Amino acid sequence: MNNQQTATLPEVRAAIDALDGQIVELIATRQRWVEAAGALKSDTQAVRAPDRVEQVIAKVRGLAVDHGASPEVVEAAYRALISAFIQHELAVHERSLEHARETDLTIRPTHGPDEFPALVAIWRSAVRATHDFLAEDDFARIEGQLADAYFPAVTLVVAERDGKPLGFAGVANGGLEMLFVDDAARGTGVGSALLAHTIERLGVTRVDVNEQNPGAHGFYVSRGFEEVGRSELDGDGRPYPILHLALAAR
Ligand SMILES: O=C(O)C(=O)C[C@]1(C(=O)O)C=C[C@@H](O)C=C1
Repeated sequence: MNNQQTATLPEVRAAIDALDGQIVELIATRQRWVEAAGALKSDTQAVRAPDRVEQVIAKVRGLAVDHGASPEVVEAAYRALISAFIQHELAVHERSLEHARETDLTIRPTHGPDEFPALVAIWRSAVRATHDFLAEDDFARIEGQLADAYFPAVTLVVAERDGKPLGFAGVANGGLEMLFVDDAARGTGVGSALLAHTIERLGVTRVDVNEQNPGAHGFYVSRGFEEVGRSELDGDGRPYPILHLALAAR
C-alpha cells in the first residue's frame, strides 16, 4: 500500500485496523494511569475533576491542529473517552475505599464491662434505625438487660476503627446471638467483617432474626444463610416472630 489517494478499500481498512491496534494499546496504557489517579483521589468529585477535563480537551484540540487532525473530531473522541474513563475510575476508586475500610477495621474480644456503655450506645443507635416494630417498653427492657444479662452470656467481639468501637457481635454454642452496627457506620463493611469473624473464628453456623427486620434477613441470606424454621414468639415469649437461619453447606 502506498498512500491514502491510491489505496483500495481493503488496503484502507487494513491501515485503519493497524492504527486501531496501536490506539487501543495506547488506551490500555492510559487506562493504567487513570486507575492510578483514581486510587490517589479522596472523593468522587475529585475523580470527576471537571477542570482537568477542560484542560485535557484544550490540550488535545491544540495537538489536533498541530498534527492536521480535526479539533472537533478529537474533542468529541476525547469527551467520550474521558467520560468512559471517569466511570471506570469511579469503580476503581470505590473498590479502593472498600479495601481501605475493610483493612482498617480491627475485630477484638471485648474489653469487658468498662466498655459496655459504649456497646449499649451502639445497640441503641442500631435498633432505633432498624427495629421500628419494637415497642418502647420492650426496647427499654432489653436495653436494661444488655450489660447485666445478655453480654456476659456470650463470647463478645468488638469491631473498631481508629480505636472507636463501631459494632459488636455475641456468640454462644455456634449461634450468633447478637450483631449490631452503629447506624453512622452502616454500609462500611463493619457487619460483614463481624459476621465473617464469627463464622471463621467462633464457629457460627446459626442465627435468628426478627421477621420484621427484612434488612437483617437479607444481610444473612446474601452471606450464605438459609431459612430453616420460624417461631411465632421470640425467646422471651413476646409476639415478635423469629426466623431461624443456618449457614448453607459450602
Ligand atoms: O487527570 C485526572 O485526574 C484523571 O483522572 C484522568 C482523566 C482523564 O481521563 O484524562 C479522567 C478523569 C477526570 O475527569 C479527569 C481526567
